[in-house]
Amino acid sequence: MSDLWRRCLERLEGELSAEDVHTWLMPLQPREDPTGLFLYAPNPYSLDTVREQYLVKIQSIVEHLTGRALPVRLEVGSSGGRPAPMRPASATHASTPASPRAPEAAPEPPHVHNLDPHYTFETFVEGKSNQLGKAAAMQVAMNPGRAYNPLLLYGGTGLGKTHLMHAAGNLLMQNNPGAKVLYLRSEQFVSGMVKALQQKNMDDFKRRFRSVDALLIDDIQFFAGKDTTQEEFFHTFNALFEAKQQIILTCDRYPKELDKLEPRLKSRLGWGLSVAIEPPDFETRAAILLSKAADKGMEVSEDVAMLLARRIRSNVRDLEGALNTLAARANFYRKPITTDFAEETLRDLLNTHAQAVTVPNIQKTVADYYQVRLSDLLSKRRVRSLARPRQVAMALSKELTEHSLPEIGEAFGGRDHTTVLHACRTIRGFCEKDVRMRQDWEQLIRILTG
Ligand SMILES: Nc1ncnc2c1ncn2[C@@H]1O[C@H](COP(=O)(O)OP(=O)(O)OP(=O)(O)O)[C@@H](O)[C@H]1O
Repeated sequence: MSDLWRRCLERLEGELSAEDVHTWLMPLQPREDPTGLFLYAPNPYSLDTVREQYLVKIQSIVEHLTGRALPVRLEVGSSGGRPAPMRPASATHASTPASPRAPEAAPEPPHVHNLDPHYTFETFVEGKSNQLGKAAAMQVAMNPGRAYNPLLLYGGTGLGKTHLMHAAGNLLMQNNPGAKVLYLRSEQFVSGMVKALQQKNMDDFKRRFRSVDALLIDDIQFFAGKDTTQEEFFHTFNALFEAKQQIILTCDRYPKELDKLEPRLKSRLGWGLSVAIEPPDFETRAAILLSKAADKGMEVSEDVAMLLARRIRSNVRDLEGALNTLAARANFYRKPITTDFAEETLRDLLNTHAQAVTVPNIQKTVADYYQVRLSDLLSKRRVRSLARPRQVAMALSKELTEHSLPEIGEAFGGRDHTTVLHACRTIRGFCEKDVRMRQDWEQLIRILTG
């Protein structure tokens, strides 16, 4: 170690807590030459922290020790080509060492992150419906604990929330190979806690979750109504948040709308950024299909992709399921995947999707959802309590069926096509600025296509 840095560390030990020195300063690798003292941080996160919190102090100690203004430079990397660990094993929560140079603790068992390496940003197809979510997840991966904390992705099933969450975890680890990232489904958190309570080793449980650099929990709607879990998660959340460790969560709806979730937890969830992941539009569905097909080494033409994208609107998981079926059958019969082959092979599936989404079905579903009479929805009455559901039903008919504007107008008591167009624009505008409206819209799409 550079002698200058060793002496500098001794001074810092006298001025800072041993934990700070151990966590942030010991992992820096020094290199000294006549032009300055270079300190290599193991990752950008660590570099930012050192720059923000300790650089001024380090600089002044170096000046004091050398008697001149020797520049201190921070960079990510390592002085001898050996990557430094992100931080010493469990430094944040391990008992504080008496001296930073105390003998190393026994090695911890290898950390299991549970990330799926296939779920990356490269394999995620971006569209209007998920643009914001993807950008936020990338930001978080590049800037953990700092960009948005927590990041919460919410929306219907099979729309790519889990994929984005893994992609963020994978990128975070790619940038910080020593980072402790932990992904798990909320059920695993609950069952882990039940086991820990049974076996009376809650301390281990707490340590496991509070010692990570990034905690990713999928489908937190599962916490609803589970009071002890919520209590424990609340404290885990606080510990991670205070230590600026990243939290990423997913939920099947806007969490403020979750019943049986403690208000203080709901409020915490709103501290960072919540982003809705919406069902993909036609073009994105087709692009996802082509991308998945390419990943699987399948030859699928644009025509086939468009056929499936047009007929299967529910979610990406269903699209993928259809593609897998096609692949298996084509392989079995040794046939190329043409549109005829796809129509034939997926006839039942496509019919099921088509049947669910007819204009009368939409009208009835919307009437039930808003608790208005179907006859009122189709009537000429213009009171607001009817006009808005009617516009929603028209917009859904445009979104989910192949009918033209005049045909939809006709189905709504002989209205003009411009009325339908106006309804579509109005509802789209509402969805962009009104959370409640967006949730209604997504919920209805889920009911109709689920
Ligand atoms: N935009 C996308 N690009 C590529 N693949 C996608 C996209 N959106 C979803 N998928 C794929 O669809 C499948 C389902 O996605 P995922 O499991 O992430 O959904 P989810 O929103 O987490 O659903 P759930 O709430 O049911 O857990 C995955 O295989 C995922 O890779």
